[in-house]
Amino acid sequence: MLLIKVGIGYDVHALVEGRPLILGGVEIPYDRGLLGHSDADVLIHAIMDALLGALALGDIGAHFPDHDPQYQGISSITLLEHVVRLIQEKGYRVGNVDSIIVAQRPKLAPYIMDMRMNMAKVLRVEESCVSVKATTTERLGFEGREEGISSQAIVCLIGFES
Ligand SMILES: Nc1ccn([C@@H]2O[C@H](COP(=O)(O)O)[C@@H](O)[C@H]2O)c(=O)n1
Ligand SMILES: C[C@@]1(CO)OP(=O)(O)OP(=O)(O)OC[C@H]1O
Repeated sequence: MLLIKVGIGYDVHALVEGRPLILGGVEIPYDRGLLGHSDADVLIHAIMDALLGALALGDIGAHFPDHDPQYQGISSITLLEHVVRLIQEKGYRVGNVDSIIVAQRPKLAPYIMDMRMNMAKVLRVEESCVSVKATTTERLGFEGREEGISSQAIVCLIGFES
């Protein structure tokens, strides 16, 4: 029997000086970056929460506690590899991912393809199965004031049960 599961994810990180801006595993030239225990890749965090949520496996904080020194400064691509392994162990593979980054600045369009390629490799799917979009909030709210960046993701997992 073919099984379909869906999950959603949402994350926010504050924009601060003195940190690199990493989104979808791509380092984006900018005068500020996201604050976090890991590399604070808010896009990958939303996607990981969606993947875990689809199988009711909790959230990233439960799997990678933000007080555990082993995750300090860790690349979120490494964390995503772990989550994908977990999903495969449960008998599922990724069908597709759709996501959005909410950022007033910088302009992200030039980096979207690289983000999709990075994540598709780890998710073990074609790039056409990984969508990343960007929007401003027309200067409204915390993203609009450039205090932080948020991201939302939805995923579909495909599993087989005999
Ligand atoms: N940080 C961002 C935000 C948006 N974009 C691109 O610009 C388009 C227009 O954005 P609106 O918020 O005015 O709708 C959007 O569709 C994205 O393609 C971007 O590259 N980087
Ligand atoms: C990713 C983890 C890893 O310790 O830390 P942060 O980079 O602070 O990110 P957050 O979105 O707060 O999720 C918690 C943690 O799992």
